[in-house]
Amino acid sequence: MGKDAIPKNWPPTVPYLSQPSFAPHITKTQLQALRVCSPDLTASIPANFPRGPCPLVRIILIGDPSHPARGQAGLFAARHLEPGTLIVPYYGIIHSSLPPHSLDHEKSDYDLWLNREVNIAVDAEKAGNEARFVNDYRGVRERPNAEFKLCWDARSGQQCTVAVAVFVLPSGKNAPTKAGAGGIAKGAEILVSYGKGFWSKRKEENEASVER
Ligand SMILES: C[S@@+](CC[C@H](N)C(=O)[O-])C[C@H]1O[C@@H](n2cnc3c(N)ncnc32)[C@H](O)[C@@H]1O
Repeated sequence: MGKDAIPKNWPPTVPYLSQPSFAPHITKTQLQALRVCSPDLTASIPANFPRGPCPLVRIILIGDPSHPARGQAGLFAARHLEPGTLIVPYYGIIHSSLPPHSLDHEKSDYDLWLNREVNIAVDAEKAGNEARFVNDYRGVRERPNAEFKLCWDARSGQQCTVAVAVFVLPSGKNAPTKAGAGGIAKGAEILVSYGKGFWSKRKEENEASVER
């Protein structure tokens, strides 16, 4: 698929990105910080990794009544994904996450930290790619089967965030069937942990809206 193609089930109102986009307020210092390949980046996107729709995943609308995100979409494996597979980079708008810009930017559900030292996050709410559809594992399966990792993107020479398949222990219907099998089975939903902080903040917001 060419880099201008759009994945199936992509929402028509959200621009699809095949690389990160930068908010105009990003400073030179922040851009320079992103161009440092620091030793704590434990994954990397190789120079030949294709841009555009990712053949490893499918965006699927969730109809299962027992799924806590029913009626929304999720990201599913289009083929078996071995543990350690770099699944899909997380693209969105790279922005300053703390003051002075936080005044005009509410942190959204699609916001991931990119570099805490210089307060940069990537937000896929208004524009992004398939990775914005990764749901949290809570209420779906026992544990996550993927994680977001900071990485080095050799194509652009800057830091990026990627979804990576993690080793999955046997559990439920996605249990590996063969010795040595693991990763994410074809057709299974790709699920990460958003962290307890995400859900406690969500609970507080819900309680506040009930009190109003
Ligand atoms: C980054 S989006 C994930 C994609 C989202 N399902 C969609 O269709 O746009 C995060 C939102 O997905 C929903 N979500 C993700 N994981 C969930 C879970 N385990 N239980 C309930 N809702 C979930 C919540 O509404 C959350 O605010």
